[in-house]
Amino acid sequence: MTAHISAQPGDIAETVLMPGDPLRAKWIAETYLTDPVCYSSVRNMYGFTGDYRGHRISVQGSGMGMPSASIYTHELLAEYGVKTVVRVGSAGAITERLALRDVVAGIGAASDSNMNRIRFDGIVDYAPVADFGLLRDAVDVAAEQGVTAHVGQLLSSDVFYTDRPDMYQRLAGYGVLAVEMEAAAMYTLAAKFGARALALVTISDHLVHETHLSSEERQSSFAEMVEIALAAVTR
Ligand SMILES: O=P(O)(O)O[C@H]1O[C@H](CO)[C@@H](O)[C@H]1O
Ligand SMILES: O=c1cc[nH]c(=O)[nH]1
Repeated sequence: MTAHISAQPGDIAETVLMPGDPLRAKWIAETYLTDPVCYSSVRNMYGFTGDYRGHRISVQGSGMGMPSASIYTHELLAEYGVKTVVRVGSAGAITERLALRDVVAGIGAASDSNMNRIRFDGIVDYAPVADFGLLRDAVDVAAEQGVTAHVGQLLSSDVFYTDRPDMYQRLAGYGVLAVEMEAAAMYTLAAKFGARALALVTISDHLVHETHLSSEERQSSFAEMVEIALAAVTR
């Protein structure tokens, strides 16, 4: 047991899908896993382990933002022997190149967070990146499923309601596709612990068009992204 996860050693699979929303974790476990077992509900941040087509898979909510996601990612990697984490999140599109419900695979994650500035003493701007093999598998299985996985940079932000929409425009001009709140921390921790990480996100908000999905859709409708994640980690 850790401070935030009540699982016993061995309860969690080596591969973990990580949505921010714990109720999305429950939906994924109940929709895709055979015989899912809830190994932790500490703080209602659900974690489940079950079987997906002969592979043992866990799904763990990360909460919103890098401090919360870092706690769960750290405990999974440092204490439970997890080797692969795949974020299955929602995100806001900052470019006309994307539409609502598009799936984006984050090749890297820029950030406005201070976490890595603290980690590297403000001397180095660390570049958090996805695991290349996992990214390639996700893009390939998406194509096999008839879905385009857009590959590009994410912005992992500490802010959901921004006062600086002009910064989104500037970042879009430098190839950043969408804003979310966890990928940079997960990529950094995976590198620290020698694990593999990938952030897949579904566009739930189009910040250029000002269109949005409902909270129910964010919780229980991201089938394309989840199926890409499951196929990639079981390939
Ligand atoms: O839908 P999830 O996975 O939580 O991801 C996005 O949604 C939350 C904000 O609504 C943040 O956690 C952001 O990264
Ligand atoms: O961080 C996020 C996540 C979803 N939608 C947004 O606009 N921002």
